[in-house]
This record gives sequence, structure tokens and C-alpha cells, in this order.
Amino acid sequence: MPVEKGSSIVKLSLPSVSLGSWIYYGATLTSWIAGGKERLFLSSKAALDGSKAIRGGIPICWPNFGPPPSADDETLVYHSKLAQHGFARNQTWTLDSVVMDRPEGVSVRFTLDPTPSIISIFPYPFHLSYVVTLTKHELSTDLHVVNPSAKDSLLAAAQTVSDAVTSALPTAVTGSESKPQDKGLRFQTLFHTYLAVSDSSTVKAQGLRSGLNYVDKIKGGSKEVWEGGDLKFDQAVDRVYYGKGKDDIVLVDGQDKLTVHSVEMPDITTWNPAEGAAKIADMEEGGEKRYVCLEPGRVDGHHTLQPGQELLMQQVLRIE
Ligand SMILES: O=P(O)(O)OC[C@H]1O[C@H](O)[C@H](O)[C@@H](O)[C@@H]1O
Repeated sequence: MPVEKGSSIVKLSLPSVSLGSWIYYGATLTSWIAGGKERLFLSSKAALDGSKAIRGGIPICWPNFGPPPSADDETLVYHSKLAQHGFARNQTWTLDSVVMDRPEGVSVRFTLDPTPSIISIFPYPFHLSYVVTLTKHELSTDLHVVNPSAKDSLLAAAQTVSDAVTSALPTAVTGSESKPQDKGLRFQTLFHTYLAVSDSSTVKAQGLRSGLNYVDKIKGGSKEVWEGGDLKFDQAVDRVYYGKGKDDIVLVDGQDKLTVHSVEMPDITTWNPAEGAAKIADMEEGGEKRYVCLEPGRVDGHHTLQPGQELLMQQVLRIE
């Protein structure tokens, strides 16, 4: 059966031995087997019981990526109090529907809407719809962010949230006339993709254009300009490259090539902590050798959607 739904996990499979497993918690994909190999890294110490974000697979960072922003920007006051990478990776998503169930491809949709506990930390109406599709050589993850408006079919849900939000907000934050949501829904988004590799010190990422601006977190956040060439992971790497646009990034691991394609996600983070992994409680011993993170995102500032607007962002992983 191509779509197998369990109480906390859904598995998609195709006759050609492509298999993917998603955990409802964080809507995190924890396994993708294609071309006879596991393509995603999942730490053997990852918590899979909903007690913390999953260390491995493809967690979703939303509405922030990285440490929270400063509260100096009045539209980001609530964002500034969120945990690292936002809250989407720590919520139990709803398995909404099977979008496609055919021999050539299977696809399911998860959704996340404001709950009372989310509203208490992030009082904005929103609707997230996450469609994951498995075909023989590709895995597609599509995140659709909606700022509901009175005009669309989410009217009722939006109004409920809006009322709850309005009554929950202190006047000091809202002022007597304006509410935070009046300034729109603001967010960053990133797919925190852990790609399994044979040995991180020998793999390389190709396709980063020379001249790209990047921030090097290993060098304390210094702003750099990429000289071009291959990015290697033979030492600790933690960089955010901005403005790659639609360029594909290819991970080369010996004879194996995996392409990371993205749409509306113009930035990419590259991360492997090398020996620093020993300090990560839920990282398995030696785990840093077994993965590199290539993380497409929209993280150059916070994107804004006004009521009634939406944005569809996509990552496609393809084995060659
Ligand atoms: O430990 P986490 O919160 O999951 O973050 C893991 C990593 O995520 C991103 O790749 C950041 O660029 C890194 O600085 C961070 O260490």
C-alpha cells in the first residue's frame, strides 16, 4: 500500500523501492530511501517522541531561522521571544489528506494552524500547508504559507484566531488602534535538510556562484563574499549564502550526485559542525561524519504577507 498511515508516522512507498517516512511531530521527514540508499541522516539519539525537535531528516524552520531576531523592530516583537528556528518543528501537524496515490508518485499534505498554545506566543493568523511528494528519483517538499483574509475560505478560522489574538494582546503592544497582525504576517522559512553522506570530509557542494554574499557563523558572523569553486566540509562549516536564486546546488559524494533545487527559497545554509558535534546532546557519536546540511530557505530578513496573500516555497531533492 503506497500510503501507510500510523498514529504518529506516515510512510509513502513506490514499487521502485522509493520510501519516505514523515513524523507528524514537526512534519519532519525522517527517511528517504531512493536508488537503494538512505539519503537522509537521522541521529540514532534523535528524540522521536515529540519531546524536542528531531535531530536529522528535514525539520522545518518557521517563522524564524536561527536565533530569534531583535525586538527593536516592532513587527518582530513576538518573533524575538521564540526559540531557535521558530516553533513549526516543535508542533504536531495534521495529516490533512492524500493528494496523490499512484504507482508513479505518492503525495500527502500536512497542515498547521494556530492553536491556543501557538497563539499565546505568536498571535498572528496563518495557515501552513506542507505537501510532500515522492517519485522514483525525486522528493519534493512544498510549503505554502497563507495569511488568511476575510475573502478566502479560511474566513472562519482566521476570525476565530483574530478575535483570540486581539483579546490576548496587551495594549502596550497593540496600542489602542493597531494590532501586530495589521502589519502583516512576517516570517523566515528554511528546510533544515540533513543529507546522509559516506564521509563529510570528502564530499563537496557545487553550484555556489562566485560573488555570493554569505555570513560565516564559524567566524562569529563575519560577512564574506564567496570566491567560487567547490564548498568542502573537511572542517567546521556554518554559512548562510544569500541570493543564489534558482541555482541548483549539487552534493557530490564519490560517484553519487544529489541535486538540491529550490523555488522561492533564494538562500541556502550549509552546516556541519565537525568536532563541535560532540557538544550536541542528541547527535550520535561520530555523526558529523555522516551528514552535511544543505538548507534552502528564505532567510534574508523576514518576508511579509498581507491578509489574503500567500507564498509557495519548494525544495526538490533529486538523485542523478
Ligand atoms: O541545534 P539546532 O537548533 O537544530 O540548529 C542546528 C544548526 O542549524 C543551522 O544549520 C544553523 O546555521 C546552525 O548554526 C545550527 O547550529
